[in-house]
Amino acid sequence: MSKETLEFQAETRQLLHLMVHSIYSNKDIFLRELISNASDALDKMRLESLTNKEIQVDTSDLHIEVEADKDKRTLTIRDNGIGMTHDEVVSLIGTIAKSGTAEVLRKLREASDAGASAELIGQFGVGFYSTFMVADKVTLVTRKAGESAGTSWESTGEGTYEIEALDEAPQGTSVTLHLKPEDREDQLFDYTAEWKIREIVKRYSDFIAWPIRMAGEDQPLNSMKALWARPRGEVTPEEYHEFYKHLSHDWTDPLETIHMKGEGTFEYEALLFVPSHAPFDMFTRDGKRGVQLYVKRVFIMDDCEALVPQYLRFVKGVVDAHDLSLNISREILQQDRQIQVVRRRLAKKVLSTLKDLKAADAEKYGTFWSEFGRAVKEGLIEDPDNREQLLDLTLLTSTAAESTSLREYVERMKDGQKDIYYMTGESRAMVEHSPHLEAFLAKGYEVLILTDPIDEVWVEQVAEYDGKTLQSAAKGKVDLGESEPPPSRRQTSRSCCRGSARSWRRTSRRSASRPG
Ligand SMILES: Nc1ncnc2c1ncn2[C@@H]1O[C@H](COP(=O)(O)OP(=O)(O)OP(=O)(O)O)[C@@H](O)[C@H]1O
Repeated sequence: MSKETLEFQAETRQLLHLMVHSIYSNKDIFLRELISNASDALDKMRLESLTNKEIQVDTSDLHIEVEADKDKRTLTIRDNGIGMTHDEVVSLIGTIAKSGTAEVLRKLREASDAGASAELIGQFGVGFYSTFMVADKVTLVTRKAGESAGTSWESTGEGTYEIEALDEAPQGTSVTLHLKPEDREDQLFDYTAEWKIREIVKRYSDFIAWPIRMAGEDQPLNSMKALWARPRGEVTPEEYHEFYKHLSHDWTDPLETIHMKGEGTFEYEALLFVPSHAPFDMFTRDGKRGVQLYVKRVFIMDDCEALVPQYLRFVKGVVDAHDLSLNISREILQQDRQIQVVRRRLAKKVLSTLKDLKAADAEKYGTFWSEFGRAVKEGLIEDPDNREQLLDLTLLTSTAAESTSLREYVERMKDGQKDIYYMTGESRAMVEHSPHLEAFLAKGYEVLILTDPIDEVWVEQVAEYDGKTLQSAAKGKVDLGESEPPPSRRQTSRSCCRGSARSWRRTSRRSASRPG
């Protein structure tokens, strides 16, 4: 096959433009992204060699190599991992498969200053493309394990890339950055300096499980210690944060870190993170869910759904289970009783951590709730075992408070008030204009205002809190010591609620039916 020039997908082009014109001040992170990709490729290589007896690959020295050429001003990151086929290079490197890309781009266009755009791009995480912050040309050469031909890919990040089949190439992937000339004089951006490379690797990639070496040197730059296997007291917050970023491709620190160990018949270590913002695809069908599964330090799979309930899909992390087969399939994991026990324990631990956060730092908890509250409400429906805990985590608005917990509502209840009153609707304004509300306000009762489509569904299932019935202010017989509002008005308010419940059910059905 001869050399072909292909165009980047439109969305990729726009993101690349942002990278080339570097809006992100911390350029060093490009190296973290490349090392992260190389490390994933080595994980996949090891798993393949352990589970596929056909494959003939020397895996005795899986590693990452960094080579700097001061004169040519290039930096190369090499791995002997799984590599990519020609088609994989086109689909993985030429396109951004992330759902929510269009949304990020729209927000980026609206963002008024560079700081806001940098923040957004950091949340989105652009992996490989971050190389264009420091390079004006990037060359990638790769050969997939088990294949004889290789592929080279080259681009200046300006709209097109060249791709070419190679008769020969070393197995694995190398990425060469042709560093921007304008950074030549700036020591801060001298990515050909060994001290600089050492510093970045130490800071961002120390825990990578594979040796990262400077070309021609034997001694790895990183300590290679799996973070989750180290005693909690020995790991610094910075180390946890860098590990989270490696894992999630998020550029911002996590909100909470949970490091735990399960002992007894089924041993495991878990290192989980609650991110500080919701992923863009949290409510879409192809949104990812689950944590990484390792078996005694060997990476087995990404997005292991069996380990976290659907409503906690925003939790990121690693679970290293000691007694599982390396060949374990997703289907078997779903049914495994031990895994179900681990999943329950992890869910409980996440919920108790959130409870502690709520008690300790209302502001931080408020951030959590505004990002993930909608997902947590799904738990009220999905996870009856933890319902009490989940109800205590729930924040709602009411006629008396912008944000209130059910506990606080109960504490404010008037003498003689037996039930918790709520009203659902499409918006606060709609609920406030409801004639039903007037009677409650006139009596001095506080009414919860529920405007999330999902609220319609959970209030019906939950039925009570702290022994008090959740009672709709618009439905049924509420004894306020006077006659009920006329039926025609009641009708109006009900129909406004039904639409929203239907729309939530539609979305949730869609996400539940996502393939494999
Ligand atoms: N060194 C490598 N070896 C093998 N495959 C690679 C390598 N680098 C990248 N890839 C493939 O290209 C894909 C895209 O990489 P990129 O860094 O853009 O995104 P990502 O690693 O999936 O991160 P994100 O979650 O931010 O999208 C990777 O998921 C991987 O499949």
